[in-house]
Amino acid sequence: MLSVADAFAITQQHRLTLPTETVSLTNASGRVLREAVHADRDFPPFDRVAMDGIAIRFADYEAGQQTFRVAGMQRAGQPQQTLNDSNACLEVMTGAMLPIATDTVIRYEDVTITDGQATITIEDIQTGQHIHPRATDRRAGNELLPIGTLLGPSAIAVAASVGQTTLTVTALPRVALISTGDELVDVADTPLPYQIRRSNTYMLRAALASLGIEATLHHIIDDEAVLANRLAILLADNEILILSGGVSAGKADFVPSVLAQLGVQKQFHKVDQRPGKPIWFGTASDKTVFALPGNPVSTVLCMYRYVMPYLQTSLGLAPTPTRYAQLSESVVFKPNVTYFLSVHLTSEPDGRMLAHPLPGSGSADFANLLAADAFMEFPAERSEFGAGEAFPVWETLR
Ligand SMILES: Nc1nc2c(c(=O)[nH]1)N[C@H]1C(S)=C(S)[C@@H](COP(=O)(O)OP(=O)(O)OC[C@H]3O[C@@H](n4cnc5c(N)ncnc54)[C@H](O)[C@@H]3O)O[C@H]1N2
Ligand code: MOO
Ligand SMILES: [Mg+2]
Repeated sequence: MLSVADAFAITQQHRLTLPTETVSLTNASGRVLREAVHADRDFPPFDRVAMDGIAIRFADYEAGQQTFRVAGMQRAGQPQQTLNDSNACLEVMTGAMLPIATDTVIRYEDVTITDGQATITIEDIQTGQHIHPRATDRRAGNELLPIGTLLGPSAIAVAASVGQTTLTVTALPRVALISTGDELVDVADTPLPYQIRRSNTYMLRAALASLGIEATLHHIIDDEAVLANRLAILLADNEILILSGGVSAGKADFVPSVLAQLGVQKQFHKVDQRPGKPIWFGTASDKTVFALPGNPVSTVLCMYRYVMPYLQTSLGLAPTPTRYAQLSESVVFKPNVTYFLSVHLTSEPDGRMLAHPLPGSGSADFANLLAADAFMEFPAERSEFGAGEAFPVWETLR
Protein backbone atom coordinates (compact mmCIF):
# COMPACT_ATOMS: atom_id res chain seq x y z
CA MET A 1 0.00 0.00 0.00
CA LEU A 2 1.05 3.61 -0.57
CA SER A 3 3.09 5.41 2.09
CA VAL A 4 1.97 8.73 3.56
CA ALA A 5 4.94 10.51 1.98
CA ASP A 6 4.18 9.09 -1.48
CA ALA A 7 0.48 9.88 -1.19
CA PHE A 8 1.28 13.41 -0.14
CA ALA A 9 3.71 13.80 -3.06
CA ILE A 10 1.05 12.60 -5.52
CA THR A 11 -1.46 15.18 -4.27
CA GLN A 12 1.17 17.92 -4.61
CA GLN A 13 2.03 16.82 -8.17
CA HIS A 14 -1.59 17.48 -9.11
CA ARG A 15 -1.81 21.00 -7.74
CA LEU A 16 -4.41 23.15 -9.45
CA THR A 17 -3.35 26.21 -11.42
CA LEU A 18 -5.81 28.81 -10.24
CA PRO A 19 -6.46 32.06 -12.11
CA THR A 20 -5.81 35.49 -10.67
CA GLU A 21 -8.23 38.24 -9.78
CA THR A 22 -7.93 41.84 -8.66
CA VAL A 23 -9.21 42.76 -5.22
CA SER A 24 -9.26 46.05 -3.36
CA LEU A 25 -6.63 46.52 -0.69
CA THR A 26 -9.32 46.48 1.98
CA ASN A 27 -10.46 43.02 0.84
CA ALA A 28 -7.01 41.53 0.35
CA SER A 29 -6.38 40.22 3.86
CA GLY A 30 -5.63 36.49 3.91
CA ARG A 31 -5.25 36.26 0.13
CA VAL A 32 -2.14 35.11 -1.79
CA LEU A 33 -0.33 37.73 -3.86
CA ARG A 34 0.24 37.01 -7.56
CA GLU A 35 2.05 40.23 -8.58
CA ALA A 36 5.30 41.43 -7.05
CA VAL A 37 5.00 44.73 -5.20
CA HIS A 38 7.93 47.17 -5.42
CA ALA A 39 8.94 50.27 -3.49
CA ASP A 40 7.79 53.35 -5.43
CA ARG A 41 10.10 55.55 -3.29
CA ASP A 42 12.88 55.06 -0.81
CA PHE A 43 11.92 53.78 2.67
CA PRO A 44 11.91 56.23 4.39
CA PRO A 45 11.52 58.67 1.49
CA PHE A 46 13.47 61.47 3.25
CA ASP A 47 15.74 61.90 6.25
CA ARG A 48 13.00 61.52 8.82
CA VAL A 49 12.99 63.07 12.28
CA ALA A 50 12.52 60.21 14.75
CA MET A 51 11.94 62.14 18.01
CA ASP A 52 10.11 65.33 18.94
CA GLY A 53 12.69 67.97 19.96
CA ILE A 54 15.15 70.30 18.27
CA ALA A 55 17.42 69.91 15.26
CA ILE A 56 20.91 71.43 15.34
CA ARG A 57 24.18 71.42 13.44
CA PHE A 58 26.41 68.97 15.28
CA ALA A 59 29.46 71.15 14.47
CA ASP A 60 28.01 73.94 16.66
CA TYR A 61 27.64 71.58 19.60
CA GLU A 62 31.10 70.16 18.99
CA ALA A 63 32.50 73.70 19.09
CA GLY A 64 31.12 74.01 22.64
CA GLN A 65 27.70 75.57 22.08
CA GLN A 66 24.98 74.44 24.59
CA THR A 67 22.24 77.06 24.04
CA PHE A 68 20.53 77.61 20.68
CA ARG A 69 18.02 80.26 19.61
CA VAL A 70 14.79 78.62 18.43
CA ALA A 71 14.46 79.93 14.88
CA GLY A 72 11.24 78.14 13.95
CA MET A 73 9.43 74.85 13.77
CA GLN A 74 9.44 71.98 11.25
CA ARG A 75 6.34 69.87 11.63
CA ALA A 76 5.43 66.55 10.01
CA GLY A 77 3.52 67.24 6.82
CA GLN A 78 5.29 70.51 6.02
CA PRO A 79 7.74 71.10 3.18
CA GLN A 80 11.37 70.95 4.20
CA GLN A 81 12.72 74.09 5.91
CA THR A 82 16.29 75.35 6.19
CA LEU A 83 18.21 76.33 9.32
CA ASN A 84 19.81 79.55 8.05
CA ASP A 85 21.56 80.75 11.14
CA SER A 86 24.34 78.97 12.98
CA ASN A 87 23.94 79.16 16.75
CA ALA A 88 20.22 78.46 16.17
CA CYS A 89 17.98 75.42 16.06
CA LEU A 90 14.58 74.44 14.70
CA GLU A 91 11.97 72.61 16.73
CA VAL A 92 11.21 69.37 14.86
CA MET A 93 8.43 66.81 15.18
CA THR A 94 8.56 63.05 14.71
CA GLY A 95 7.82 62.24 11.06
CA ALA A 96 8.98 65.64 9.75
CA MET A 97 11.68 66.09 7.10
CA LEU A 98 14.97 66.87 8.74
CA PRO A 99 15.58 70.60 7.98
CA ILE A 100 18.35 71.47 5.54
CA ALA A 101 21.60 72.39 7.33
CA THR A 102 20.80 70.30 10.42
CA ASP A 103 22.17 66.83 11.15
CA THR A 104 21.32 66.00 14.76
CA VAL A 105 18.09 65.83 16.79
CA ILE A 106 17.89 66.30 20.56
CA ARG A 107 14.72 65.19 22.37
CA TYR A 108 12.56 67.68 24.27
CA GLU A 109 13.35 65.60 27.37
CA ASP A 110 17.02 66.54 26.97
CA VAL A 111 16.63 70.34 26.55
CA THR A 112 14.96 73.18 28.44
CA ILE A 113 13.36 75.89 26.33
CA THR A 114 12.88 79.33 27.90
CA ASP A 115 12.41 82.68 26.19
CA GLY A 116 13.01 81.18 22.77
CA GLN A 117 16.36 79.65 23.79
CA ALA A 118 16.91 75.87 23.95
CA THR A 119 19.63 74.66 26.33
CA ILE A 120 20.95 71.12 26.19
CA THR A 121 20.74 69.39 29.61
CA ILE A 122 22.52 66.11 28.85
CA GLU A 123 26.15 65.20 28.29
CA ASP A 124 26.30 62.73 25.52
CA ILE A 125 25.11 63.81 22.04
CA GLN A 126 25.99 61.80 18.93
CA THR A 127 26.06 63.23 15.44
CA GLY A 128 23.05 62.05 13.44
CA GLN A 129 21.10 60.87 16.47
CA HIS A 130 17.31 60.41 16.33
CA ILE A 131 17.28 60.57 12.53
CA HIS A 132 15.94 57.74 10.35
CA PRO A 133 18.03 58.35 7.23
CA ARG A 134 16.47 58.19 3.77
CA ALA A 135 16.56 54.73 2.11
CA THR A 136 18.03 52.91 5.10
CA ASP A 137 15.12 50.42 5.14
CA ARG A 138 14.52 49.84 1.40
CA ARG A 139 15.40 51.59 -1.87
CA ALA A 140 13.01 52.72 -4.61
CA GLY A 141 12.54 49.78 -6.97
CA ASN A 142 13.30 47.11 -4.37
CA GLU A 143 10.91 44.15 -4.38
CA LEU A 144 8.98 44.41 -1.14
CA LEU A 145 6.38 41.65 -1.52
CA PRO A 146 7.24 38.69 -3.75
CA ILE A 147 4.66 36.63 -5.60
CA GLY A 148 3.31 34.05 -3.17
CA THR A 149 3.12 36.38 -0.17
CA LEU A 150 0.26 35.63 2.19
CA LEU A 151 -1.30 39.03 2.70
CA GLY A 152 -1.32 39.57 6.44
CA PRO A 153 -1.34 42.89 8.30
CA SER A 154 2.34 43.71 7.67
CA ALA A 155 2.11 43.01 3.94
CA ILE A 156 -1.11 45.03 3.70
CA ALA A 157 0.63 47.98 5.42
CA VAL A 158 3.54 47.83 2.96
CA ALA A 159 1.15 47.57 -0.02
CA ALA A 160 -0.79 50.59 1.27
CA SER A 161 2.40 52.62 1.67
CA VAL A 162 3.38 52.17 -1.98
CA GLY A 163 -0.04 53.15 -3.31
CA GLN A 164 -1.53 49.75 -4.13
CA THR A 165 -5.27 50.46 -4.00
CA THR A 166 -5.78 47.03 -5.53
CA LEU A 167 -3.78 43.81 -5.57
CA THR A 168 -3.64 40.84 -7.92
CA VAL A 169 -4.26 37.69 -5.92
CA THR A 170 -5.05 34.04 -6.58
CA ALA A 171 -8.75 33.54 -7.22
CA LEU A 172 -10.29 31.26 -4.63
CA PRO A 173 -11.38 27.88 -5.96
CA ARG A 174 -15.01 26.85 -5.87
CA VAL A 175 -15.15 23.99 -3.40
CA ALA A 176 -18.10 21.67 -2.76
CA LEU A 177 -18.23 19.67 0.47
CA ILE A 178 -20.31 16.53 0.13
CA SER A 179 -21.39 14.15 2.83
CA THR A 180 -22.67 10.73 1.81
CA GLY A 181 -24.57 8.17 3.84
CA ASP A 182 -28.16 7.04 4.46
CA GLU A 183 -27.67 7.27 8.21
CA LEU A 184 -27.00 11.01 8.13
CA VAL A 185 -29.67 13.61 8.80
CA ASP A 186 -29.59 17.38 8.72
CA VAL A 187 -28.41 19.34 11.75
CA ALA A 188 -31.94 20.72 12.19
CA ASP A 189 -33.51 17.23 12.23
CA THR A 190 -34.12 14.91 15.17
CA PRO A 191 -32.35 11.64 14.36
CA LEU A 192 -34.21 8.34 14.57
CA PRO A 193 -32.48 5.66 16.67
CA TYR A 194 -30.43 4.41 13.70
CA GLN A 195 -29.50 7.86 12.41
CA ILE A 196 -26.95 10.55 13.33
CA ARG A 197 -26.67 14.19 12.41
CA ARG A 198 -24.01 14.92 9.80
CA SER A 199 -21.06 16.91 11.10
CA ASN A 200 -18.12 16.30 8.77
CA THR A 201 -19.02 18.82 6.09
CA TYR A 202 -19.52 21.52 8.75
CA MET A 203 -16.09 20.72 10.12
CA LEU A 204 -14.59 20.92 6.64
CA ARG A 205 -16.29 24.24 5.96
CA ALA A 206 -14.93 25.68 9.21
CA ALA A 207 -11.42 24.47 8.34
CA LEU A 208 -11.61 26.07 4.89
CA ALA A 209 -12.69 29.39 6.38
CA SER A 210 -9.10 29.80 7.63
CA LEU A 211 -8.05 30.00 3.94
CA GLY A 212 -10.83 32.45 3.09
CA ILE A 213 -12.67 29.77 1.12
CA GLU A 214 -16.46 29.66 1.49
CA ALA A 215 -17.38 26.18 0.40
CA THR A 216 -20.91 24.98 -0.35
CA LEU A 217 -22.46 22.05 1.55
CA HIS A 218 -24.22 19.09 -0.04
CA HIS A 219 -25.55 15.73 1.05
CA ILE A 220 -26.11 12.65 -1.11
CA ILE A 221 -27.78 9.39 -0.15
CA ASP A 222 -26.13 5.99 -0.72
CA ASP A 223 -27.64 5.36 -4.13
CA GLU A 224 -25.31 4.86 -7.09
CA ALA A 225 -27.51 6.59 -9.65
CA VAL A 226 -28.32 9.54 -7.41
CA LEU A 227 -24.66 9.84 -6.47
CA ALA A 228 -23.62 9.82 -10.14
CA ASN A 229 -26.17 12.48 -11.11
CA ARG A 230 -25.40 14.80 -8.25
CA LEU A 231 -21.62 14.43 -8.48
CA ALA A 232 -21.69 15.12 -12.24
CA ILE A 233 -23.36 18.46 -11.57
CA LEU A 234 -21.06 19.33 -8.68
CA LEU A 235 -18.00 18.46 -10.78
CA ALA A 236 -19.16 20.80 -13.51
CA ASP A 237 -19.70 23.67 -11.07
CA ASN A 238 -16.59 23.40 -8.87
CA GLU A 239 -12.82 23.09 -9.07
CA ILE A 240 -12.56 20.95 -5.97
CA LEU A 241 -14.86 18.34 -4.46
CA ILE A 242 -14.23 17.08 -0.95
CA LEU A 243 -16.39 14.11 -0.06
CA SER A 244 -16.77 12.35 3.24
CA GLY A 245 -17.77 8.72 3.61
CA GLY A 246 -18.48 5.89 1.21
CA VAL A 247 -14.86 5.07 0.33
CA SER A 248 -14.23 1.89 2.29
CA ALA A 249 -15.30 -1.74 1.78
CA GLY A 250 -19.01 -1.50 2.60
CA LYS A 251 -21.85 -2.51 0.29
CA ALA A 252 -22.98 1.13 0.17
CA ASP A 253 -19.48 2.56 -0.40
CA PHE A 254 -20.10 3.68 -3.98
CA VAL A 255 -17.91 6.78 -4.10
CA PRO A 256 -14.78 5.38 -5.84
CA SER A 257 -16.71 3.52 -8.54
CA VAL A 258 -19.04 6.44 -9.25
CA LEU A 259 -16.14 8.88 -9.51
CA ALA A 260 -14.38 6.54 -11.95
CA GLN A 261 -17.62 6.28 -13.96
CA LEU A 262 -17.70 10.10 -14.15
CA GLY A 263 -14.20 10.20 -15.62
CA VAL A 264 -12.33 11.25 -12.51
CA GLN A 265 -8.94 9.56 -12.78
CA LYS A 266 -8.02 7.73 -9.58
CA GLN A 267 -4.52 8.78 -8.44
CA PHE A 268 -4.62 6.63 -5.31
CA HIS A 269 -7.01 4.79 -3.04
CA LYS A 270 -5.87 3.73 0.44
CA VAL A 271 -2.75 4.86 2.27
CA ASP A 272 -0.70 2.93 4.80
CA GLN A 273 -1.86 4.97 7.75
CA ARG A 274 -4.17 5.01 10.71
CA PRO A 275 -6.58 6.65 10.86
CA GLY A 276 -7.69 7.56 7.37
CA LYS A 277 -6.55 4.47 5.46
CA PRO A 278 -9.39 4.45 2.86
CA ILE A 279 -8.69 7.99 1.52
CA TRP A 280 -9.26 8.29 -2.25
CA PHE A 281 -7.72 11.00 -4.44
CA GLY A 282 -8.43 11.67 -8.09
CA THR A 283 -8.27 14.31 -10.80
CA ALA A 284 -10.03 15.30 -13.98
CA SER A 285 -9.00 18.20 -16.22
CA ASP A 286 -8.75 21.24 -13.90
CA LYS A 287 -10.70 19.36 -11.21
CA THR A 288 -9.59 17.68 -8.03
CA VAL A 289 -11.49 15.24 -5.87
CA PHE A 290 -10.57 14.22 -2.35
CA ALA A 291 -12.87 11.49 -1.06
CA LEU A 292 -12.14 11.28 2.65
CA PRO A 293 -13.08 8.44 4.96
CA GLY A 294 -16.30 9.09 6.86
CA ASN A 295 -15.12 8.40 10.40
CA PRO A 296 -14.86 11.97 11.68
CA VAL A 297 -11.34 11.79 13.15
CA SER A 298 -10.13 10.29 9.87
CA THR A 299 -11.83 13.11 7.98
CA VAL A 300 -10.09 15.75 10.11
CA LEU A 301 -6.70 14.05 9.83
CA CYS A 302 -6.93 13.71 6.05
CA MET A 303 -8.10 17.31 5.77
CA TYR A 304 -5.06 18.68 7.62
CA ARG A 305 -2.47 16.18 6.37
CA TYR A 306 -3.40 16.31 2.65
CA VAL A 307 -6.17 18.72 1.67
CA MET A 308 -5.11 21.90 3.46
CA PRO A 309 -1.48 21.70 2.22
CA TYR A 310 -2.87 20.96 -1.27
CA LEU A 311 -5.04 24.06 -1.17
CA GLN A 312 -2.21 26.21 0.22
CA THR A 313 0.20 25.32 -2.56
CA SER A 314 -2.55 25.51 -5.20
CA LEU A 315 -3.25 29.04 -3.99
CA GLY A 316 0.44 29.79 -4.59
CA LEU A 317 1.88 29.63 -1.09
CA ALA A 318 5.24 28.00 -0.46
CA PRO A 319 4.93 24.60 1.27
CA THR A 320 4.81 25.03 5.03
CA PRO A 321 7.95 23.66 6.70
CA THR A 322 7.25 20.63 8.88
CA ARG A 323 6.76 21.48 12.54
CA TYR A 324 7.95 19.26 15.37
CA ALA A 325 7.12 18.66 19.01
CA GLN A 326 8.49 16.39 21.71
CA LEU A 327 6.42 13.55 23.10
CA SER A 328 5.51 14.12 26.76
CA GLU A 329 5.26 10.37 27.46
CA SER A 330 6.16 7.20 25.62
CA VAL A 331 3.76 5.71 23.07
CA VAL A 332 3.55 2.17 21.69
CA PHE A 333 1.87 1.44 18.35
CA LYS A 334 2.60 -1.99 16.87
CA PRO A 335 0.98 -2.09 13.39
CA ASN A 336 3.37 -1.40 10.55
CA VAL A 337 1.58 1.73 9.31
CA THR A 338 2.08 5.45 9.85
CA TYR A 339 0.24 6.33 13.04
CA PHE A 340 -1.34 9.72 13.60
CA LEU A 341 -2.06 10.38 17.25
CA SER A 342 -4.21 13.27 18.47
CA VAL A 343 -2.17 15.43 20.81
CA HIS A 344 -2.59 18.47 22.97
CA LEU A 345 0.33 20.88 22.54
CA THR A 346 1.88 22.91 25.31
CA SER A 347 4.68 25.43 25.15
CA GLU A 348 7.15 24.90 27.99
CA PRO A 349 9.15 27.60 29.82
CA ASP A 350 12.39 26.11 28.45
CA GLY A 351 11.15 26.71 24.89
CA ARG A 352 10.18 23.15 24.02
CA MET A 353 6.83 22.33 22.48
CA LEU A 354 5.42 19.22 24.14
CA ALA A 355 2.82 16.88 22.63
CA HIS A 356 0.54 15.20 25.17
CA PRO A 357 -1.20 12.11 23.75
CA LEU A 358 -5.02 12.09 23.59
CA PRO A 359 -5.68 8.52 22.47
CA GLY A 360 -9.50 8.72 22.61
CA SER A 361 -11.59 5.75 21.61
CA GLY A 362 -10.81 5.57 17.89
CA SER A 363 -11.51 7.33 14.65
CA ALA A 364 -15.22 7.86 15.37
CA ASP A 365 -14.50 9.68 18.66
CA PHE A 366 -14.59 13.21 17.37
CA ALA A 367 -15.41 14.71 20.78
CA ASN A 368 -11.82 13.74 21.64
CA LEU A 369 -10.65 16.39 19.17
CA LEU A 370 -12.08 19.16 21.34
CA ALA A 371 -8.84 19.09 23.35
CA ALA A 372 -6.54 18.33 20.39
CA ASP A 373 -4.23 20.83 18.71
CA ALA A 374 -2.49 18.52 16.27
CA PHE A 375 -1.85 15.01 15.00
CA MET A 376 1.61 13.69 15.77
CA GLU A 377 3.00 11.51 12.94
CA PHE A 378 4.87 8.34 13.92
CA PRO A 379 6.88 6.48 11.26
CA ALA A 380 5.48 3.15 10.07
CA GLU A 381 8.68 1.15 10.59
CA ARG A 382 8.87 1.72 14.36
CA SER A 383 6.54 0.71 17.15
CA GLU A 384 7.95 2.40 20.28
CA PHE A 385 8.26 6.13 20.60
CA GLY A 386 10.04 7.52 23.65
CA ALA A 387 9.22 10.43 25.92
CA GLY A 388 11.25 13.46 24.81
CA GLU A 389 11.61 12.26 21.19
CA ALA A 390 10.59 14.78 18.53
CA PHE A 391 8.14 13.89 15.72
CA PRO A 392 6.28 15.96 13.11
CA VAL A 393 2.99 17.52 14.15
CA TRP A 394 0.17 18.58 11.83
CA GLU A 395 -1.65 21.34 13.58
CA THR A 396 -5.43 21.52 13.48
CA LEU A 397 -7.95 24.08 14.61
CA ARG A 398 -10.33 22.92 17.32
N1 LIG B 1 -14.20 -4.22 6.05
C1 LIG B 1 -13.65 -2.98 6.24
N2 LIG B 1 -14.38 -2.07 6.86
C2 LIG B 1 -13.87 -0.84 7.08
C3 LIG B 1 -12.57 -0.55 6.64
C4 LIG B 1 -11.84 -1.53 5.96
O1 LIG B 1 -10.68 -1.31 5.55
N3 LIG B 1 -12.43 -2.74 5.78
N4 LIG B 1 -12.07 0.68 6.90
C5 LIG B 1 -12.56 1.32 8.10
C6 LIG B 1 -12.06 2.65 8.15
S1 LIG B 1 -10.42 2.81 8.51
C7 LIG B 1 -12.85 3.75 8.05
S2 LIG B 1 -12.22 5.31 8.37
C8 LIG B 1 -14.23 3.68 7.67
C9 LIG B 1 -14.43 4.60 6.45
O2 LIG B 1 -15.64 4.43 5.97
P1 LIG B 1 -16.26 5.20 4.75
O3 LIG B 1 -15.38 6.27 4.25
O4 LIG B 1 -16.74 4.22 3.79
O5 LIG B 1 -17.44 5.98 5.45
P2 LIG B 1 -18.88 5.45 5.81
O6 LIG B 1 -18.90 4.00 5.77
O7 LIG B 1 -19.83 6.18 4.98
O8 LIG B 1 -18.98 5.96 7.30
C10 LIG B 1 -18.07 5.57 8.30
C11 LIG B 1 -18.52 6.15 9.61
O9 LIG B 1 -18.45 7.56 9.58
C12 LIG B 1 -19.71 8.15 9.88
N5 LIG B 1 -19.88 9.36 9.04
C13 LIG B 1 -19.84 9.41 7.72
N6 LIG B 1 -20.07 10.65 7.28
C14 LIG B 1 -20.29 11.40 8.35
C15 LIG B 1 -20.59 12.78 8.55
N7 LIG B 1 -20.73 13.63 7.52
N8 LIG B 1 -20.72 13.23 9.80
C16 LIG B 1 -20.59 12.37 10.84
N9 LIG B 1 -20.30 11.06 10.73
C17 LIG B 1 -20.17 10.59 9.50
C18 LIG B 1 -20.70 7.09 9.51
O10 LIG B 1 -21.92 7.28 10.13
C19 LIG B 1 -19.97 5.85 9.93
O11 LIG B 1 -20.11 5.63 11.31
O12 LIG B 1 -14.61 2.38 7.33
C20 LIG B 1 -14.09 1.34 8.17
N10 LIG B 1 -14.63 0.09 7.73
O1 MOO C 1 -9.60 5.83 8.97
MO1 MOO C 1 -10.34 4.60 9.76
O2 MOO C 1 -10.37 5.51 11.01
O3 MOO C 1 -8.62 4.15 10.40
O4 MOO C 1 -11.50 4.09 11.16
MG1 LIG D 1 -18.14 2.65 4.60
